[in-house]
Amino acid sequence: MLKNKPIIVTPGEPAGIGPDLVLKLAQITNDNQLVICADKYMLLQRAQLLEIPIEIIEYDKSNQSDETLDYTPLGHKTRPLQLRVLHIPLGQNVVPGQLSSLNSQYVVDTLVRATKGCLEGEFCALLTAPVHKGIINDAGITFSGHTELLAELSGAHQVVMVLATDKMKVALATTHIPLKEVSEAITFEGLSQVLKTIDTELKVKYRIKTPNIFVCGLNPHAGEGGHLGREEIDVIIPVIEKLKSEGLNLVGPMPADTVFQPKYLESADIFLAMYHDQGLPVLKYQGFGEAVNITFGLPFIRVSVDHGTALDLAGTGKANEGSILTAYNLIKKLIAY
Ligand SMILES: NC(=O)C1=CN([C@@H]2O[C@H](COP(=O)(O)OP(=O)(O)OC[C@H]3O[C@@H](n4cnc5c(N)ncnc54)[C@H](O)[C@@H]3O)[C@@H](O)[C@H]2O)C=CC1
Ligand SMILES: NCC(=O)COP(=O)(O)O
Repeated sequence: MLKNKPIIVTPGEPAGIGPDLVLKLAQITNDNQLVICADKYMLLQRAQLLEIPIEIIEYDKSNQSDETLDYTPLGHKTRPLQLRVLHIPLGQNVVPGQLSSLNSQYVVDTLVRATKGCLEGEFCALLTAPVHKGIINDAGITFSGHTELLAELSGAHQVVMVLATDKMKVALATTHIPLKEVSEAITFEGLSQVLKTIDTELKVKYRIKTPNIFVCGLNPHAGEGGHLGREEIDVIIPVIEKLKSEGLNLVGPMPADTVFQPKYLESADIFLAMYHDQGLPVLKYQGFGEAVNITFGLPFIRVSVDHGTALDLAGTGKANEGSILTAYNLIKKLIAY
């Protein structure tokens, strides 16, 4: 059964807090369903820095029962934490907090390997820690984010980035593109697919019978009847009308400055923001550190943290593990369905 397969975890940027959080997650949950897709020596170094005694068990796809003990720290009286690791070699030794473009290909390699395993049924879900989009591009690799890479690798027709807390969910109509390109990216076909994907995934993943989706406008006051922009009249309203006629439960376009208020929060299952910084600041203000990032529309489960690489905290032990724990708990819930 797929739900009994390993959960593959990618620590992301090795100079960031991803490795710290993955180690904390393993320590807190002690869940042998977790397999970490990363450089084993980097994990050992970070564990030593954080004073978490670990023992690496090398993950072997072909013979999982014949796991070999790779390392046992000396001098520990209590049993060290056993960590199953799918080893992917780094490009260069890591100094926490210091990015190196020599490790960018490594970061992408971990994601490609983990995704391949999810697509082939080797793993039941993917839990990702943050990557640094800038340093990957600095290495000459075109990269917008996990969401876009995973969509490409899996051939998914339409994916949607959704950030969620226990109080609210915010989906994005566009993801990692410059603000000046947003208007052009909101098309009748694209927006229709985004809304259909959200509707389907809320039914499948969250068991909501008729999802109530609040759609933000793009312009101030949702365009003020066309006086502050025409995207609502030309695209957003026609899409909403068409999909409502097909049975979707949509409200909008709502002015984005007033839609995130308690009375709408009560009835909305999700808000669709037109761009990254229209919706995410609200959600992060409400629940930073307890939110997750879940990709709708992939052929497998992928959940991530709500924050970035926090280079300032890498290796210090001060990174808050709330979001990665929430992501882990959501995966456990989703695979149990
Ligand atoms: N899922 C992903 O892979 C994501 C990656 N990023 C990447 O992260 C990089 C840095 O982004 P920033 O905008 O600086 O955001 P950031 O989230 O890394 O940091 C913003 C602030 O929040 C703090 N912070 C973040 N996570 C924390 C945690 N777990 N515990 C305590 N404090 C925490 C940081 O110390 C910093 O003060 C960017 O290159 C971006 O591409 C950003 C968001 C998500
Ligand atoms: N702000 C969310 C974010 O940037 C995460 O993107 P992704 O790497 O999960 O696509």
